Amino acid sequence: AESFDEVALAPLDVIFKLTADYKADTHPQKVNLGVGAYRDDSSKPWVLPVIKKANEILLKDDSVDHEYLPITGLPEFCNLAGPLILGADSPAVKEKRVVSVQCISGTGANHLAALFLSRFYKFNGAKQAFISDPTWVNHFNIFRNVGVEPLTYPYYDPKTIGLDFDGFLGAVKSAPLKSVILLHACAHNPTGVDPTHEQWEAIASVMKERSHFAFFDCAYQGFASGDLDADAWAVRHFVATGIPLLVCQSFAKNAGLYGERVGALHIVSASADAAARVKSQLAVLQRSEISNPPAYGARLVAMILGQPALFDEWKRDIKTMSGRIITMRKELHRLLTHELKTPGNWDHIINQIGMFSFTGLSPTQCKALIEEHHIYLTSNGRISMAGLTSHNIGYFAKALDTVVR
Ligand SMILES: Cc1ncc(COP(=O)(O)O)c(CN[C@](O)(C(=O)O)[C@@H](O)C(=O)O)c1O
Repeated sequence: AESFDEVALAPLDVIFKLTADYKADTHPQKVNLGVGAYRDDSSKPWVLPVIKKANEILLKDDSVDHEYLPITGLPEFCNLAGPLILGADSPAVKEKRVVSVQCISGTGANHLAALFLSRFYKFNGAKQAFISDPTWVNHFNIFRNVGVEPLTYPYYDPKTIGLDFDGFLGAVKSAPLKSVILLHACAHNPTGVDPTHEQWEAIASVMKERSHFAFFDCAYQGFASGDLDADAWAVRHFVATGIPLLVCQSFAKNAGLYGERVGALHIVSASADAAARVKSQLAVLQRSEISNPPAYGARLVAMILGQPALFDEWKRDIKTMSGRIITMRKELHRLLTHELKTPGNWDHIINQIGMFSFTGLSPTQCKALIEEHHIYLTSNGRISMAGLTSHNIGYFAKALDTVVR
């Protein structure tokens, strides 16, 4: 038989299918609450003013060429991206125990991290990693692709539409010693529910006790609270507690560089010597897959991180985005609670943080929103708050009220 004629038809990716369905929909009031991508109040993608400025500077700089980057990426980008999440005064950074590799955005960092662990982590038995239930849909394939079995730990309590802290902590306690545990650094996707500092401290002490490895995924630094340092609190607490860890970092959302694929992987090692050996092995893996990462986006981020005036402007732009999302949360909560008097409690809409809200809607109700109201969201009830604007939020609230009644 001809080669490949036995290849099975793969299922379409949920998030990308939703975007395609939305684009194909001709309904004048269609609303896209699917992909976690920021939109301004006119439902348009937002090129951050600071990125526009950095881009103009870059295009005028004729010392910029199109040569290969080093395998592990643009050095000034890597040297600035690490302290951004780990802290400018991070002991791990100062002691040169951090290995930073530029990756193909957050997905590339997750992949390279999972691949590295599958090759070099001393699993205590089975090659497995614990990821939250629910989590970013792509986490399952990322780990399976490298031969690490993704198991889930309880994270969400449908009764409170909040954190199932007891379930989460219990799973961390009962996981085999030295388990790899994936943690969302801030703005949990899809629930928008993050542990409190006290809860993070309890999780960290159990993870320390059981010698677990923390696999942090950070795709929304700055989006949760509007403050870069506040959103890095959990990562920095775990480093300070001496828990072995890595951080996957994405600049897709907080710098609006989605399609430029700007990200990094930071692995904290026990010593500078170990870090050098870890870096050498990451370079071998990266070389065989992408050889070296794309330069354009990394140059932009290196500029906004490295030049104080641009860094300050970037922080203002982040506050603009997180501020608009918080305004949408408050307005949606007001409409449902005070205007429409929609049955049920909607406080989670304002208690949750970051890009997403976990509405608590059932798959059937989600289906009705799509088919009858042309409002696109994932069947787990997640909505991207950035898809809401002052022009469509009334229509959405009314539609939600209709499907809930
Ligand atoms: C927790 C998490 N980690 C990593 C990524 C990867 O992001 P990137 O590779 O673009 O840097 C996302 C993006 N997730 C989505 O916002 C989402 O869940 O809608 C969307 O971009 C996606 O790829 O699914 C994410 O939510």
